[in-house]
Amino acid sequence: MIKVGVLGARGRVGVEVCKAVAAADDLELVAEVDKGDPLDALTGAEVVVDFTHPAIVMGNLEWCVSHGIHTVVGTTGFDAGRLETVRGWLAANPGTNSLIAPNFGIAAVLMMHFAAQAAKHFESVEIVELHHPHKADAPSGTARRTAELVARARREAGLGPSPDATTTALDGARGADVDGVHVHAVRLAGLIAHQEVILGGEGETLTIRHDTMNRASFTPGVLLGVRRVQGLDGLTVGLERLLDL
Ligand SMILES: NC(=O)C1=CN([C@@H]2O[C@H](COP(=O)(O)OP(=O)(O)OC[C@H]3O[C@@H](n4cnc5c(N)ncnc54)[C@H](OP(=O)(O)O)[C@@H]3O)[C@@H](O)[C@H]2O)C=CC1
Ligand SMILES: O=C(O)C1=N[C@H](C(=O)O)C[C@H](O)C1
Repeated sequence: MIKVGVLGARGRVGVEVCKAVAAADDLELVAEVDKGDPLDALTGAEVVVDFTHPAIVMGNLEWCVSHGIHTVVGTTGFDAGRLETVRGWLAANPGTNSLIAPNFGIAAVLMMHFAAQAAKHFESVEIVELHHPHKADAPSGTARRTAELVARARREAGLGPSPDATTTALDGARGADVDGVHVHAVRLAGLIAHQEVILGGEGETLTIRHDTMNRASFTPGVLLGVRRVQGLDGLTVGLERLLDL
């Protein structure tokens, strides 16, 4: 049995993670921690899952790593600087590992993978992500990661920037520039989490779309991470490393 603690346990995703952990025969839910609860409640956990908020996840991670607890992190807001900081904490606590993934949905991971594969074949690419209006960060962690993977694939293929003759625009009209890829963020009641990667070339376009229908969809990926994190080495970014992609 792996002893699992959940941070953000009363949140939209945390509730689903708690249910999935409690239902798994090989996992034991030993702590459900949310805002206002002491982190000490996590002391008995071997693995902690974090779905909280970009503003507080770093403090949670530092506490877990310094207590030798492996972490599976879905909370977004990680840039290169934050990842480097986490690497430093893990290096100071050998044998403690962390899996940080902007999306634990298997289909979402495949969407990112297919987008990176397609990127080298098209002159143009832009990303549109669409989420519920309670989301704190824009663009989404998934969109940022997709843009980075697409940009790397384009660089490796020797492609330059996507063509764009815009010389005058309202602020934000062309979206955010992530590694040279334009990313547009929609926030709309009724949505959960969705993304389109639109690729264009001579006379044709390809749209790769992913839709999240409910938040239980994240739990198979989270449980995979919980089961595998102890066997990883330091920091792993992205669930794709566990999916043989
Ligand atoms: N990687 C992935 O697959 C996915 C990632 N996410 C990301 O996960 C994060 C959480 O998303 P979501 O569940 O929708 O958000 P919610 O706001 O529904 O849940 C976050 C929970 O964390 C609680 N919280 C706030 N501060 C603390 C604290 N200091 N200690 C413990 N708990 C705290 C919140 O309490 P309160 O509401 O009182 O502030 C809330 O209950 C976001 O960054 C989101 O982008 C979401 C879906 C999938
Ligand atoms: O906040 C959300 O809801 C989600 N956040 C993650 C992100 O920022 O990519 C994953 C998914 O899109 C849902």
